[in-house]
Amino acid sequence: MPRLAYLGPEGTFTEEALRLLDPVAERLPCATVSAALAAARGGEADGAVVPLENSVEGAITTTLDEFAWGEPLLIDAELLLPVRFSLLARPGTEIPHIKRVYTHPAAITQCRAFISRELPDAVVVAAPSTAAAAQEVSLPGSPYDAAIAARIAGEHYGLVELAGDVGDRTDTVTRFVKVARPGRPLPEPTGADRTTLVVFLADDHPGALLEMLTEFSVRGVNLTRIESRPTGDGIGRYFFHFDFEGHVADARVGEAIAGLHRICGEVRFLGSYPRADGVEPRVKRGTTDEEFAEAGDWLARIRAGQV
Ligand SMILES: O=C(O)C(=O)C[C@]1(C(=O)O)C=C[C@@H](O)C=C1
Repeated sequence: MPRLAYLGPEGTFTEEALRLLDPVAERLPCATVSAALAAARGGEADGAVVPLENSVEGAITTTLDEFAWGEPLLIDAELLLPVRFSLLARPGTEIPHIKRVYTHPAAITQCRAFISRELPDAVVVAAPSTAAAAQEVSLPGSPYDAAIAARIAGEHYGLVELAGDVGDRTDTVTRFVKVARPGRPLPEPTGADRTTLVVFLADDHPGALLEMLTEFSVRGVNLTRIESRPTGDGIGRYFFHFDFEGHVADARVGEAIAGLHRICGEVRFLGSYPRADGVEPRVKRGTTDEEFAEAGDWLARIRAGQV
């Protein structure tokens, strides 16, 4: 049975994602995303489940940065989880008496309208996770009056739901990924796959980003996410995160990645894995595996003088 680290404690959205990704795994709750990834890197766990992006808030930057630095990890699965937030408090608490709210920063952003409408005078404090907030609020003598977390976290920590669906939108989705140390075979191509890369530039020059994008464009590879993140080496120094359709076993994807490897400083491959939404790529004319193979054969023939 694999042991998977995750952002805990019990009752986080990440735990829900882990249970859906691997219902039989042993679960190792960690205090932060970084700690969960360190457990996977160090061998304390066989892998980890972490949030990567949210449909309202965008990228989870801690995860992006962790994937770019330190010991490499490979994504082998992803999951899209609808996230619904509740306002939770100790029994007997009433909304007008709430002065201090505790929750994860992602939840603060996603519940902004509710907080300013219903809790205009409350101080909202950032917690390590939504479930950590619920756990803290459940303690007698807690300095917080309420938490914003998943309803299930409230049930787990004995809180009552004062308001449900307090997110600004009811269709918010967080994308989670499962990662493991490299060394195992990649997931087989399914025809509806995604690949993730981190790319560092060799040097800063006009058109550097365009050159990278061209490697994808000319091979008909459709990007699904692009993000720039600071390298930390000074203002204006960035590296790039890419998600795109297809599997590294696909000729067009392999050729695009090899092209980036030729022109960039460093390309870190973060995995090819089945897409959670099952969407298959629209393959442009001239970019199927057969067409790449046929073009390779043709080139070999002309190189052999068989014109
Ligand atoms: O705090 C949690 O419950 C988490 O699993 C973290 C997290 C996040 O980092 O985005 C996951 C989903 C929600 O978007 C809010 C918080």
